[in-house]
Amino acid sequence: MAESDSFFSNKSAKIFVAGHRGLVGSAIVRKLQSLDFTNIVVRTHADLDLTRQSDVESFFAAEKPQYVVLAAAKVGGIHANNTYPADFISINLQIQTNVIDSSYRHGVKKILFLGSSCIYPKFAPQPIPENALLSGPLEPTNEWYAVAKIAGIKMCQAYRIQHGFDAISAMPTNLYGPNDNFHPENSHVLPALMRRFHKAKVEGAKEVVVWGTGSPLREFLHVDDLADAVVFLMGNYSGLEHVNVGSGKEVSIKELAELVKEVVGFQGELVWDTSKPDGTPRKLMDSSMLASLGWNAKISLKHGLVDTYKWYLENVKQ
Ligand SMILES: NC(=O)C1=CN([C@@H]2O[C@H](COP(=O)(O)OP(=O)(O)OC[C@H]3O[C@@H](n4cnc5c(N)ncnc54)[C@H](OP(=O)(O)O)[C@@H]3O)[C@@H](O)[C@H]2O)C=CC1
Ligand SMILES: C[C@H]1O[C@H](OP(=O)(O)OP(=O)(O)OC[C@H]2O[C@@H](n3cnc4c(=O)[nH]c(N)nc43)[C@H](O)[C@@H]2O)[C@@H](O)[C@@H](O)C1=O
Repeated sequence: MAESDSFFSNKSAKIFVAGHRGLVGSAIVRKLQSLDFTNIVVRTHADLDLTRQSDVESFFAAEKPQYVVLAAAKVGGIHANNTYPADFISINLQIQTNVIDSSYRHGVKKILFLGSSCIYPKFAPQPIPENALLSGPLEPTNEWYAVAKIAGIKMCQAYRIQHGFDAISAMPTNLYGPNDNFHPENSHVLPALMRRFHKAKVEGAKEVVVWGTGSPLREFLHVDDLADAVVFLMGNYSGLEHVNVGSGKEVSIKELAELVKEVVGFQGELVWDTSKPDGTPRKLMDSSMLASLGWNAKISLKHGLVDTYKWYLENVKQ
């Protein structure tokens, strides 16, 4: 635990947050800044393409970060995952292989790799414990992304076993919050519905189309809670096992749609497009391992939705 303790004790340690303009990376930077960390290193995608192995090597050789949080990835909702399988498997394998390997080679003290709850089998036991990994077939709409993320977990474990490298993995449930991707097709359900309900309200539309049957169950976590958990793990966990990060609360997509509708203030009807895939029927994580370490989520879905809609109105071009 001594090395982990030093994460919080040295606020001038150099920390590379990869993917700092995304939903997760931006929240992690905000969290680190709020804790007075002063030496956060970032690069935009345009400045450093993490799929380019020699560029990543040169960056680590020049910057020599002491800690790395890997929040850069090819990310998207059910439609994007299903439509661009080659991108989701190849870009993610490249980014994580380059960053994890360069971190080890250039003396990084600790790295945290971010996976996702989609690593688990489609019909995993609920709530899903960490040891459900590789116990059954994956959900077909996101198996390419899941295989890349599983390889990331295994790479962290392999480097810890062979080299004693302090590489840990966190598996968040479905996230939302400021700096989310609000693309109409490629985003996740929550930002997609927020945008669609808002547009319908502004245009006075009578109906909003929602994908699938509405019956799938999902667990949502505000990204500020996730960032808090990531920083907590950097300071308090150095184990082989990946760690689930969830809120412990699940809602059906129908309940979520009703809640987003209420927060946005749309008055019309919901229409279900059942030609669109439902994906995994249920995906509730068992986050008791993280709870036993001393961390729990704090932000309720209702509060988080109100906060995110406020951010959307102030920051996203309507
Ligand atoms: N969003 C969610 O619901 C969940 C996310 N996660 C995990 O959290 C992590 C972050 O996701 P999230 O913040 O949502 O994703 P975002 O798409 O919001 O952010 C990803 C970031 O990675 C950057 N990036 C992508 N490709 C490259 C590249 N080749 N080189 C350099 N930078 C690159 C992007 O930059 P640019 O936009 O310029 O390409 C962007 O800043 C991922 O590992 C994801 O699997 C896990 C569970 C749920
Ligand atoms: C985080 C996680 O995210 C993805 O998995 P997912 O949980 O299925 O995520 P999703 O947010 O896209 O959908 C959730 C549910 O919602 C329904 N749904 C309704 N209406 C819209 C809609 O308008 N857009 C979207 N995207 N979904 C909609 C949709 O049909 C589905 O039933 C994976 O990429 C996976 O790789 C991953 O890690």
